[in-house]
Amino acid sequence: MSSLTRLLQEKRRNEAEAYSATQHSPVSSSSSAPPLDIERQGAADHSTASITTVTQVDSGEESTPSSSFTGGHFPASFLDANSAHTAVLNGASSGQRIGSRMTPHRLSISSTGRQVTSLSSSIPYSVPNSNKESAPGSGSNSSSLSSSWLETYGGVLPSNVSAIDSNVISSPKVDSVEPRFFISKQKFQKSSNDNANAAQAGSLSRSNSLSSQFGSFFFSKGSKDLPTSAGSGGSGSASKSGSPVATAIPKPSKARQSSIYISSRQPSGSYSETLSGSPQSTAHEPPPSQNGPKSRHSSVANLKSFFKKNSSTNLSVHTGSPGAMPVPFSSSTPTHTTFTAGSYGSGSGGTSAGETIYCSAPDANLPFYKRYVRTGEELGAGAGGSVKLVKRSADQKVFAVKEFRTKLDSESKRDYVKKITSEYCIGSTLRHPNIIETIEIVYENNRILQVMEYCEYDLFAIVMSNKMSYEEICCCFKQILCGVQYLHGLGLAHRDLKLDNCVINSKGIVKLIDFGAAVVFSYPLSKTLVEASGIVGSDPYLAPEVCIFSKYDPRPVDIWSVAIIFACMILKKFPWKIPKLRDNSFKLFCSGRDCDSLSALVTRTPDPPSYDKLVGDNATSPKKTSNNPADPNNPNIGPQRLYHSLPEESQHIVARMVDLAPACRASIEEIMDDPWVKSIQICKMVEQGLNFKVINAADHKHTKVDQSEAHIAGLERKKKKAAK
Ligand SMILES: Nc1ncnc2c1ncn2[C@@H]1O[C@H](COP(=O)(O)OP(=O)(O)OP(=O)(O)O)[C@@H](O)[C@H]1O
Repeated sequence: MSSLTRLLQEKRRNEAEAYSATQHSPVSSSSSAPPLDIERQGAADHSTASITTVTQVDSGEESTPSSSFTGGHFPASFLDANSAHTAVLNGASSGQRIGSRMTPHRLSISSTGRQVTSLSSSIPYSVPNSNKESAPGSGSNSSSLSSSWLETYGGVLPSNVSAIDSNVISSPKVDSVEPRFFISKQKFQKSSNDNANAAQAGSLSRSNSLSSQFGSFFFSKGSKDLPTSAGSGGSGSASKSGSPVATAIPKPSKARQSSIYISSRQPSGSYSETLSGSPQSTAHEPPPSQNGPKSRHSSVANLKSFFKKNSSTNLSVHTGSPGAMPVPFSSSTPTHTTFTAGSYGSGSGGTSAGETIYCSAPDANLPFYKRYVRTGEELGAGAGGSVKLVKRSADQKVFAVKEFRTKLDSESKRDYVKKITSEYCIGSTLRHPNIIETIEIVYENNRILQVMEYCEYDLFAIVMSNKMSYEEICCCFKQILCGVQYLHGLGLAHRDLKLDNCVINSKGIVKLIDFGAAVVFSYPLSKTLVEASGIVGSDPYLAPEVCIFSKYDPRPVDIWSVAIIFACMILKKFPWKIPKLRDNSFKLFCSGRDCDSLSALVTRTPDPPSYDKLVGDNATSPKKTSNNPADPNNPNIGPQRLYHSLPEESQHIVARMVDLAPACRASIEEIMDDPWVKSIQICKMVEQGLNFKVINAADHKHTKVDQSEAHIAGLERKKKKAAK
């Protein structure tokens, strides 16, 4: 670690002490704030007192109207502002009411084309150890990972990043958006692609992953028939190496070289994945001898071991090789390919032929359309594809089938395949009642289809029915937490948790869906945190650090999103549109904390143990660990702006879940240990022999809505009809 980093840490320690000292002295919001660039808000609807608020100067946009937390009323025209899957760029935000499906982001490159700093590198003890790696595929340069941002930038911050201790906050502007998952972002790719092509050689150096195997599988054989939106999109259209999706795709033990990537590979021994023009691209590149083994470990061996670990408990049976990774064989050009996973009693034993990877369905060698019949209308469509209802001919069982959208012209094959394999590998590997089960994945007639268990309702639709009881909300909240606990326990983070990505079956079991943005943050036998990168997720559910730092621990990001989901279920509103200071609601939430810099709030580290704590004095105020507001009685300013509108028993833990500082945010284990969370009765699936049985909680029943409005697509259809 360089002396500069040590200095920085020392400085932070001093700041922590100073901060701690201020907590013990009477707080005057006006005196605590530096005189310059501090906006005093005395608006009638905010506060009667003069409160220090955090300011932002980056945006010329108007502040969004403050959202009300008092009403909690159900908006009549909840889909009015619906802008589902519309790209939101340069910080423009979408609607604020829950009815407005919020915009997911996938981007990681700053306007200058430089990677901004890693959050964890700014926080000395937020990660398991100092050995931080960028998630494979994130495209970041490992040389930058263990250095602080000041170190990285030699004291000169990029224009879109504010200094940690600045009085004036400038949220990062991100002009260059990678449109991997968003059809509507296509237009933004054109210019960035040109730059990306130059960096492609570096960006594709980790092609020895399962995604490349699938890439080869999907593309190298029937490459004339690539499922592209406009035909082409050859290997030359690789995305930037700063690819935001850092999903670790499992690496088969006998990896076959992917022909489409071979030409792009770096010379052996080089593991750099740098973005052309990035500050790390050359200057900080350690010689291969230094970082090679580490990178190799992260990109290949760890991927292998990650899924190996899980295979013992989770992987379903590979044909002839229990627990082995599914390896796509590619002896001939397939027109029909099936990857089939076992299921909670949904599949039965059998063998497969041709390109089947592993199989539990007896008729998997038949074409998809002979085995399944489409029934009903579309369940939903998103950035990743459209989801339809099908019936399995063999037993009339209903499933949801996601047909992945075609590859965008502007999108690299690598990124496209990564998205699909990510969903497939995760979906087919994980086994938990609160995670959607993938039954099989089929490649047929240039379509990629993922067959999943079907859940009758979207949680979004149930929430919008406004019929949920408090106990029911708590049950859903805890079930989501159980799913997250399982994921985090495995070293995976979802990164796009939102109401839309939770479905619920008729028995009241909530399932997480859409693993297209998931990442591995920890590999078996390694204590190293693999940071995630990129602004990935949906605006109102995004944790603030995601918008500030290019690299971050993805676990607290999930925690933040679950807290927002809980708030949405209770309030029927989003607390804010986007966690940026130009959003007035978010700004008020950040305000009144004796600190005028969002960066400083986000990079705060846990307070050192105080004497009071050591002697077990419970009189120590919980304020110190939860972004203490200057005036805790003012419900409009500070963190209580959010949690005062929530049930009292939930306030403590929700406040910890929306701690602006990820290093201080409650972990999933801490949340599960919270007395209130522990006391929540949930509906659960328990194993009974080979099957699962649902045991419903006694204190509530789950809301059911008409199937015509049980899914987002149905709600949208209804809205359209009403508008006619
Ligand atoms: N297993 C399922 N059972 C029932 N409905 C489902 C299922 N999977 C998906 N859906 C419906 O389809 C919608 C879209 O699914 P999904 O989120 O996987 O697609 P996506 O294209 O990746 O969306 P996004 O834009 O959020 O990334 C969901 O919001 C839900 O309404």
